[in-house]
Amino acid sequence: MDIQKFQESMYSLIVETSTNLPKDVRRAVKSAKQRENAGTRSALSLTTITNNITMADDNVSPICQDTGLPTFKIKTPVGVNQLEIKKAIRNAIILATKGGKLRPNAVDSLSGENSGDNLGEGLPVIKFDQWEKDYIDVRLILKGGGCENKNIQYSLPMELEGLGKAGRDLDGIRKCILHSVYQAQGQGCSAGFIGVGIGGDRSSGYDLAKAQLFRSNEDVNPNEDLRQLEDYIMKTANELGIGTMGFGGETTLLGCKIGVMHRIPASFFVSVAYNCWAFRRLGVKVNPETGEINEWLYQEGEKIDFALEAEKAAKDEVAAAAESDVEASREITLQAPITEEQIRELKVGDVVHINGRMYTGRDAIHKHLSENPAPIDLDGQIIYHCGPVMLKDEEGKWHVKAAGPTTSIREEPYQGDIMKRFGIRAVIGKGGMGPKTLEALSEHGGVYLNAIGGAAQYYADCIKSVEGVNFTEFGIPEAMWHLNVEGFTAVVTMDSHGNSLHKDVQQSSLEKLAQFKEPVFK
Ligand SMILES: O=C(O)C[C@H](O)C(=O)O
Ligand code: SF4
Repeated sequence: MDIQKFQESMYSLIVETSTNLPKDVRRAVKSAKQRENAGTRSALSLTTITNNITMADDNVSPICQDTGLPTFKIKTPVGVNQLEIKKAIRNAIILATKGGKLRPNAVDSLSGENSGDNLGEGLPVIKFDQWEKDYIDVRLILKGGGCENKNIQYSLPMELEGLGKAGRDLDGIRKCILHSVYQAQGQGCSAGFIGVGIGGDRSSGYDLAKAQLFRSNEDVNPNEDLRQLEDYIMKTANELGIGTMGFGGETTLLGCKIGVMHRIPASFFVSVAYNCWAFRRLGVKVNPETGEINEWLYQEGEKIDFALEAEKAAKDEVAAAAESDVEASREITLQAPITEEQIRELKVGDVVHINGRMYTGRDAIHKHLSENPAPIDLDGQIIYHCGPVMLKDEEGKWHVKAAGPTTSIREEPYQGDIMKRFGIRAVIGKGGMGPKTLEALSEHGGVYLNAIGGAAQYYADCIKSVEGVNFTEFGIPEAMWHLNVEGFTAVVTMDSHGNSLHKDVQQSSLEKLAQFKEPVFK
């Protein structure tokens, strides 16, 4: 095989997967948008999402800054050298990382050191199979960490919150899957896609669940029971009212694919792999002699161009919003340093536009600040839970290539204390935070702002300059970047008066979940 050509093919596959959302996923996002009422938070969030998809197309830049854990599934004809393929993929990964198409995401689990090139022990994941066909089939999924953290595995029989007993039968499986969507709330950047694996053991069950994510979102399950279950879950999960980013709304789930395998008598696992709306998976058929791509997979049907859609919809949306009974949100502009008085003015539902300075800080920084002084004065400042994709130019200046929010709940143990200790007035992230932070927001005068998860191009565009950085030793995503922004828009979802949209949506979705307690499948 021409291995240089094969490496180029793998590079194209990586770049396309990271920057260009597949057709079936675009169609699912479009239909979600059509279901939401104009003017609601969910509809506005979906507009940001579809604008972001277009920007990623235009900039050939990552749709989401978290380019995930690259997982390749490869089928080769007998006789193809798999070692050569592995090497070519690793080289392509290095190049894609250098070019800002992938974020350096490989972290030493013990030392915390980022390898900087996406290679590491066990990374990227490359799984091989042989087959009788005469071409190489390579599929790639870039699944981010926020949605990966919302995967869940059930061991039947068990008792489920809201749904009661789940037994070792189709109806017990039904309950597990519904519960999996409920427990994800908005934290995996809903609306999501789920792959479900029934049976196996703990590891093969999850493998089966993830394999479902390689099915086209529009295929029909050949197993009649599972076909019915998939349809039921799609309909019912969308009645939970979790909505885009967990803001409430009509669409919570964009796809559900279920697979089954045998199990051993004592075990009955239902494993669910949750994927965010930024569902980046593609595939190619490669000629084993030339190394060239013969065909791209997942290319059936219409490709939605959201730029055209936006033009068509703009007028209708304005008219519909004017007519709709949805109350327009208050819009407020903030610039740090922010006073306690300004913060106490803010209420859940307000839309905030930020100009001026913000500082990124995620997992490593929160732990560090909980034990050490801050490297800069954070009094009145804004912390952005974000691990961006950054590139340095020849003059040594940093540029932001992608910069959406990360899941905030991981900082729950630290956030309140850090805000109080350093005088931080606002944190921006996604998915919301818990009771400890909510209490600290009241006590101290702070606010939680929810940005749209995955909208990494949209937010990168709001960042006008990078003014400094601390803690580069934590790696690019974990460093504290000093950003100057203009028109950075987010929604107040937790305020200083004890209100939390996340708490409310969790409560109301649990009540809705409980309505599906009665058996459906015999
Ligand atoms: O690591 C990130 O940037 C985001 C992550 O995918 C998340 O959803 O929290
Ligand atoms: S930030 Fe959201 S969209 Fe991006 S990888 Fe994480 S879960 Fe997916």
